[in-house]
Amino acid sequence: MKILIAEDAPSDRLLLKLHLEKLCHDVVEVSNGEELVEYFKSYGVDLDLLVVDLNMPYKTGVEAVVEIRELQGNYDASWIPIIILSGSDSDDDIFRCIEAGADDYLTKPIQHKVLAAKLLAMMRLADMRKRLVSANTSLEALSTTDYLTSLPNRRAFEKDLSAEMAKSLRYGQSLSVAVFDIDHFKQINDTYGHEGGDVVLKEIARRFNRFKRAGDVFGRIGGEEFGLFLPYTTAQEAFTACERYRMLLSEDKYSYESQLINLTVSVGVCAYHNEETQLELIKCADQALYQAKHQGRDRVVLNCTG
Ligand SMILES: Nc1nc2c(ncn2[C@@H]2O[C@H](COP(=O)(O)OP(=O)(O)OP(=O)(O)O)[C@@H](O)[C@H]2O)c(=O)[nH]1
Repeated sequence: MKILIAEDAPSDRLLLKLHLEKLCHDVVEVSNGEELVEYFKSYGVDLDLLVVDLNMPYKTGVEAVVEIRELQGNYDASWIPIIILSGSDSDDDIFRCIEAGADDYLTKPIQHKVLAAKLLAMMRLADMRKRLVSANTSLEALSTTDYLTSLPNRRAFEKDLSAEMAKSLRYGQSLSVAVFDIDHFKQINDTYGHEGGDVVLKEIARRFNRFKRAGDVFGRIGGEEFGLFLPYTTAQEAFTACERYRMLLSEDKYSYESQLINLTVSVGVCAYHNEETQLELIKCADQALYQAKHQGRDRVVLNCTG
């Protein structure tokens, strides 16, 4: 482990350092509470454990621990265990330190065997914490990603669009939204089976992602429906971009089980006018999509009334 010792007494610090190095740990040292917090701010992510003296100049161990725990936040991946060292074995001191955010308390003079045992426990704690954070990150990714296409799912798409609408409102930048619907998808399912339909959905998502302009965000918002928002893009520019997506899809036929499938999409586009709700904005693009289907499919329609 990489361990930071915060101890103002040079002899205690040296003894502790030698002992930890004997146990094959990497040791860095600071000599007061202020330095401890500063070191943690700059290099905290590289550390595995803090061993902190209770009584130190500038900031006590407790004050430093409180600051460090505040910096980390509750679910921050940079969380690491903290052991407090003190000459006092008063119940009040022990309680105060643990309450402040320390995980263990050792009285001086330090019994080396006891310290080694505590280090083992702290390693276990840090390891469990890391695994929990990593599991949470995976769960978060799963809950925002469409399992079939790996695009953002409807929930994530709407969340990201909300943030983009807020930015557009605040900075007066243009923003447009489009809804893409695959044409005659039922026929594809009927011909190639549901599995074949799934493969086609994946292929379309892959192509959209490949053609995608930086900043544009695609999401799968329904069975065979994709949403797209285009930041910094006016209605006319969004129309042109969607026309490009449409053509790139239809011009390159897709081969599935040695048969060429003609893939086309109908698209409805609408610009955000900084007054409508997200529901109204998507409805505006949906109305244009309806017209695109009505006019014969494989086309982009811009809703100018939105
Ligand atoms: N394979 C597959 N099919 C899906 C999925 N989600 C929805 N569908 C199918 O998509 C088809 C959509 O059919 P319709 O709404 O009739 O539309 P369409 O055949 O594309 O016709 P138009 O939109 O009018 O061009 C339905 O048959 C759904 O079962 C999916 O995840 N996988």
